[in-house]
Amino acid sequence: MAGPRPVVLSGPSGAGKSTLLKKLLKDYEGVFGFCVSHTTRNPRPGEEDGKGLNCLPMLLGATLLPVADVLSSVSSEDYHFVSRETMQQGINNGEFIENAEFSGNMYGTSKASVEDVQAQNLICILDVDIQGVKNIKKTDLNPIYVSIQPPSIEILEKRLRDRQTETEESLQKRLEAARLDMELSKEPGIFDIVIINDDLEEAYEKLKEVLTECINQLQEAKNDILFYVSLP
Ligand SMILES: Nc1nc2c(ncn2[C@@H]2O[C@H](COP(=O)(O)OP(=O)(O)O)[C@@H](O)[C@H]2O)c(=O)[nH]1
Ligand SMILES: Nc1ncnc2c1ncn2[C@@H]1O[C@H](COP(=O)(O)OP(=O)(O)O)[C@@H](O)[C@H]1O
Repeated sequence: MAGPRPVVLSGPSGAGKSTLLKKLLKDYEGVFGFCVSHTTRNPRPGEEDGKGLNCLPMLLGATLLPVADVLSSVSSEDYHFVSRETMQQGINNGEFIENAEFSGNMYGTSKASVEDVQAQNLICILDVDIQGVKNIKKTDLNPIYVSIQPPSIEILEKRLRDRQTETEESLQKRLEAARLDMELSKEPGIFDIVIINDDLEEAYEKLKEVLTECINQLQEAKNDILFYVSLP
């Protein structure tokens, strides 16, 4: 696929991926773009359903909102929340790069979601579980693979409980998946880098360090374009 090299963030549920990602997207607006996945799980309070840039003309037409308002409304999408039937249909139609079952729900990365980000010449960031990592390795996406890990399973459990988003059943499923994820992340060759998210600021600094080269490359490419565009 065309565009700058994507970044895959993976790691146990509750490790801090979304927290780090949101910081990165805020600090590097115009550099990174989030790939909005599909899921069959229910939205949490405050989560935004992905309207997707594919719907932009429709949104503009239907609401007659100024373009800036529409763009800001699509910038904080969490997921495309869909039914199992819709998701399965999309998978059957070959619309997904990868998909997986996690904690009783389906999740997947659509080709359109990646292309939406890449078409804006942004570095596409994907947040996927370990099955997603394995499946993406079979594609031609060629991303940088970053694993975000908690300092320990006990701390992970505390963070998940404090987040207050899970039922006891879903929490136990997440902890079970986390044990496997924590083991697999130690295997050489799966991830380019494993970051332990103990102190949030330190973890964020490490993440930025890993991504420095691709951030600089993208910014240089954008500066070149600006230079040529501004030539008389
Ligand atoms: N394979 C795959 N995993 C995904 C996708 N989107 C999210 N996930 C993973 O699904 C798991 C559960 O995500 P979520 O329900 O948002 O819970 P949270 O990670 O605890 O906030 C996490 O490990 C995510 O990385 C996707 O498109 N594909
Ligand atoms: N370094 C950290 N120290 C303490 N709490 C953290 C840290 N990183 C994240 N958290 C908190 O842990 C919880 C899980 O983080 P989150 O970003 O939702 O994880 P994930 O997206 O990997 O599921 C959130 O409530 C978040 O505020």
